[in-house]
Amino acid sequence: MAMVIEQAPVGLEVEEKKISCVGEKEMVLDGGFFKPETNSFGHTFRDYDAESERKKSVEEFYHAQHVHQSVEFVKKMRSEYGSLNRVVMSIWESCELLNEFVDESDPDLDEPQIEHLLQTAEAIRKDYPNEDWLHLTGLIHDLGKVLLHPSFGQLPQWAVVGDTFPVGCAFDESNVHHKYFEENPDYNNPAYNTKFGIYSEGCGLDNVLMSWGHDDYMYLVAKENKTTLPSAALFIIRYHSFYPLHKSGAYTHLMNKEDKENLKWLHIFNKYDLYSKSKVRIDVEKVKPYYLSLIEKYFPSKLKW
Ligand SMILES: O[C@H]1[C@H](O)[C@@H](O)[C@H](O)[C@@H](O)[C@H]1O
Ligand SMILES: [Fe+2]
Ligand SMILES: [Fe+2]
Repeated sequence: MAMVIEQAPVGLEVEEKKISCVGEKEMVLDGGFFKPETNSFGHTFRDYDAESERKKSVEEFYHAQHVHQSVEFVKKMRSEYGSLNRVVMSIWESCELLNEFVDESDPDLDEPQIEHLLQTAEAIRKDYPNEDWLHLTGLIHDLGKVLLHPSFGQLPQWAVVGDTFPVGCAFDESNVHHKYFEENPDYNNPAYNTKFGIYSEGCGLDNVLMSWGHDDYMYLVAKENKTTLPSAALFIIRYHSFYPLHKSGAYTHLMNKEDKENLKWLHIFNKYDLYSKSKVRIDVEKVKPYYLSLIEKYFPSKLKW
């Protein structure tokens, strides 16, 4: 099914993309969504070099992240957190837990995280009213940031947020602040510093160790608690911070066929994740009943975290 996109107002960008969706129908995506030109600070989005009040702290964040995220660290975290034996709580409770945190890696946002979750979900809902799974994906995609909370071991920001990348193979140049990888213990390890490293062509992202953070953690939580969300939703949650792949097209040699299908949805999702960041507050109480009904549809009432 093709849809005609009405003429866009001058100066605004409309992308027209035809892709098949989970129910196998075809539709034109992204019509009607207008990208704002600048973030709340008046800069273009994801500009890590722009002089702004957040530039220095964001760069320091990436320095620490690139130094510490190694194969050994990732393996340790995956096994420690994979047992999900820390907390039992509902999805909504975890949204509330995020209230107090501001993401130090983010040059575009200094609002508490719950605002960002609702802004993302509501922006998707406006453009894709029938894809309720994608609304819920918007709401939960960053919930893994609960790792910052004391009841989750209060991990440092570099172990929770920021863009992600594979470990165990060479760090691609498209990673932001790439130079700091030189201080990573894997940087000079010949087993890990070639294009493929420990992986092989088309091995599938599921077999790739990603830097540890909120993406992989929330993926584990959703999967182990047996969500009924479609695989595209799990893929979005797991790789939404993998900008080197979905923005720069790096590391595609590690993808398999299913990854390529799911990537189409991630491209759509990313626009809402990134460009809905603003100072416009959402009335939480007003939208809460809708999201509670989606949570009930796709998740058990209490989850293991
Ligand atoms: O600063 C942001 C933020 O931490 C997001 O939650 C993450 O998904 C992005 O990839 C990252 O760059
Ligand atoms: Fe995120
Ligand atoms: Fe996000």
